[in-house]
Formats: sequence, C-alpha cells, structure tokens
Amino acid sequence: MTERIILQTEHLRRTFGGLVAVDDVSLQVRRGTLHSIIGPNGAGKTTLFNLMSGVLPPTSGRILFEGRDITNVPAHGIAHLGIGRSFQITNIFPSLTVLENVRLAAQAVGKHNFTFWRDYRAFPEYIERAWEVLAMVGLQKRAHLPAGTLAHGDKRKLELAMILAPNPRLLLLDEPTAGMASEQVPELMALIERIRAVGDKTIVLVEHNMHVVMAASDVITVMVQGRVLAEGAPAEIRADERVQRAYLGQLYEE
Ligand SMILES: Nc1ncnc2c1ncn2[C@@H]1O[C@H](COP(=O)(O)OP(=O)(O)OP(=O)(O)O)[C@@H](O)[C@H]1O
Repeated sequence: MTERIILQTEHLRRTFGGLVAVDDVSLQVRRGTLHSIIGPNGAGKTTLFNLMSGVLPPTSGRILFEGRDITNVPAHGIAHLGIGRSFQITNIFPSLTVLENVRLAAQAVGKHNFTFWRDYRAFPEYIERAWEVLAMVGLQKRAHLPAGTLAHGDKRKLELAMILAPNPRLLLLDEPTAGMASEQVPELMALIERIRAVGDKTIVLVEHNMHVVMAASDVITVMVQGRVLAEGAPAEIRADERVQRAYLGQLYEE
C-alpha cells in the first residue's frame, strides 16, 4: 500500500518564535497524481514546501519520501533523492544561455556536481539531457539566447525545464503561473499536465489561480492558519461549506 504514497508528512509542525506556521499537518500524496495545496495568504503553504524540500527543518513531525525518512535531509540531499522544487523567486542565471541554465541544473544534481563550472563540453550527457527537456517545454529555438532576455512566460518554462533536468520523480511547484498574463496560463498548465502524464511524475502544486487548481488537480488540500481544513477531489472541495466560508467564497466574489 505504502508504494502508492510517494510523499507523506506526519504531524508536521513548524514555528517561528510564537507563530505556528505549519500546525500538525499529516498529508499523503499518491504517486502519479497532481495534488494541490491551497489556502489564504499566510496559511503556511510555502513553509510546508520549505519543510518538504529541506529548506527548513520542522520543529516536530516527520516527512517520508518513498517510505524513507527524509525529515532532516538538507535541500541538496533532497534534490539528489529525486525531489525537484521551484521557487516563487526565480533561480535563473540571466547572463547564461537558456541551454547553459538547464545544463547546470542537470549537472548540479548529477554525479559531477563538484565540478559545476568545468568546461561544459566535458559532460555531453548533461547537454543531451538539457536539449531533451528544452524540447519537452518547447524552448529549443531559444536555447542560445541569454536567459535574462526571455519573456516572463518563457522564463517560467525555463524554470520548469531546470526542475525537470535532473529527472525528479516528485515536483514541488510553488505558484508556477504567478505573474503570467492570463492568456499564457492554459499553455503552462497543459505543459504541466503533459509532464505528469507522459513523464510519470507526481506533482505537488501551490497555486492561487482557482480555475487552474480546480481543472488540473486530482486532490486538493486546503490549509488555513497552518492546519489542514479539508482534503478531497476538486468537486468535493468546491462544495465544502467550511472551505467556502474560510476561503473560496471570498475568492470567487473578488
Ligand atoms: N522565515 C520566517 N520567519 C518568520 N515568520 C515566517 C517565516 N516564513 C513564514 N513566516 C510566517 O508563517 C506564516 C505562513 O507563511 P507562508 O509563507 O508559509 O504562507 P503561505 O500560505 O505560503 O502564504 P502566501 O500564499 O502569501 O505565499 C505567515 O504568518 C508568515 O508570516
């Protein structure tokens, strides 16, 4: 049974001084699903991501990835285990080309990560992988441009390519549509769907765009004030009165 659960948190808690940002969160993410985490500002979503990706240690509780306890594994160790994480603030090197950014992302988690800056021609496998993921996200034609010159929507695709480069089994995506023009959102979401379906990935998504969340998710967890308020399929969450009162009602009225 546990094989179907790729990621699990048990009574996870994180405090900042007197503030409880994540409060007794026990989640189970099923392999191959798109599992969204939603909730109002300050609900603890990003803190939860920071705990899952080793950026922050929890105050208490446990995190299991593929049945293995990863509670105190730091961020670089988590990446090596097969978890890729995006950040709200981009990690792109603007003066390097698109291809170089993806190559470095592949290499940083590969076995040559200690020779990060060595002449790239020495590692053809990472270049090959970089081209592969650029094709997946549709950025091959921009491969030789400095990454800083990309339009915002293409930067988001580049970020996805960089997360995919080391071929993680689990992707933690923090607001991938943030700052995008609304007409670009469907294309990015179609891409995320494709990555999951074709690449056999599991995706945990934090996203404020409710249309995206309702259309793309298999499971939605609703957090309010650090705690899980509800969990279920999109239709169940939409119909849940507690969720309506605490969160969705206000959102749809806006
Ligand atoms: N490093 C920190 N130090 C102190 N307090 C923090 C820190 N990080 C987060 N918090 C607090 O923890 C609570 C949860 O924040 P978090 O960013 O996880 O929420 P969120 O649900 O991701 O919000 P948003 O949707 O606005 O990104 C907030 O009250 C926030 O101010």
